[in-house]
Amino acid sequence: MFARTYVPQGATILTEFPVIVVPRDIMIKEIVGSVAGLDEARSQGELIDALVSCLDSQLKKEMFTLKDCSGSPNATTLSGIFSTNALDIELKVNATLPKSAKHMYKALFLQTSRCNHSCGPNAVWKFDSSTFALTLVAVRAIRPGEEITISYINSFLPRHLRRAQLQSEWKFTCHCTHCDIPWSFPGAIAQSDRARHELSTFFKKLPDWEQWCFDEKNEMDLIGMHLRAMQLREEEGLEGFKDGGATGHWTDVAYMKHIDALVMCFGALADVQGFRKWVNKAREVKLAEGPNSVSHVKVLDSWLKEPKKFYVWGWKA
Ligand SMILES: C[S@@+](CC[C@H](N)C(=O)[O-])C[C@H]1O[C@@H](n2cnc3c(N)ncnc32)[C@H](O)[C@@H]1O
Repeated sequence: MFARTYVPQGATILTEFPVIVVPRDIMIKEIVGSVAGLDEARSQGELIDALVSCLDSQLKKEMFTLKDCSGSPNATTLSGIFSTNALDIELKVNATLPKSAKHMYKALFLQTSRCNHSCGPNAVWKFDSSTFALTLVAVRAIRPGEEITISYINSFLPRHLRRAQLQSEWKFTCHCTHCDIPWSFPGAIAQSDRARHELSTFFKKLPDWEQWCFDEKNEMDLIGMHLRAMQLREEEGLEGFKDGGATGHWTDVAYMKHIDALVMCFGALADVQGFRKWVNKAREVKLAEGPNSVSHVKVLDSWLKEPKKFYVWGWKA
């Protein structure tokens, strides 16, 4: 999938509904079934066939144009298409399913299935079970003509483990810009692996904001820690992730948490210039998010106008 126009950071790229949703437990049974030669594999295939037969012919046609990496290229099957492209979603249902399987489903989305993987993706997806819709959001600005990518895996893993997982589950060798690091730069892979590990535990190791605020000896460089982590995130393309690899709603992801923390720090220091810089950054991203962020943007505007009204203004000045 490629961008036709400029997409600002934080903007919604698309919203779509799933065409097929299946309890994930059935997918697990398929794997067990095919190993043990049991009937589950067939029943999973039959279930997908039955569900697809309910789709209208246009949707069926579109589904058949999706990639199947499960077997040989000449043997595309509906269950192969499903397992290659379906995403894990969570639904809060009151079914009498085993506890482990209760909320987890596999869902097929026709447009998002077109996104290739990158270990530093420029988009993240989020499924909202209350609206039953997936939204794909740009985690950094995307230029016209640029490929729109998502991550299929935990991108905080070191390169060799990421590549092994992509090879085993999707049968491809990843050639994203973060994997194809030029060999002319010795140590580049180890450096990237270290950066990813550091980012995966950043918030767990971070001192409390209050601790920093009331640290009279000024020994903690909280601002420096956030700025360094932001830079590492940008270098590694990990703006769209929470700690530990999970993607989440764009407003929960670490990049936004860094911006919020910098607003808090510069506000507490009563540093008008730094405060305005980071409030403006937060405002830019919030504006790109669209109409749902109007009330948040209004709050940011009020702080820009009167920084002294910010709730922790000058606490560390
Ligand atoms: C969900 S599909 C993605 C869309 C697919 N490229 C298409 O044209 O419909 C997953 C498949 O795309 C290819 N693919 C995705 N990301 C890739 C990457 N980073 N490097 C190489 N191939 C990739 C692999 O063949 C993989 O099995």
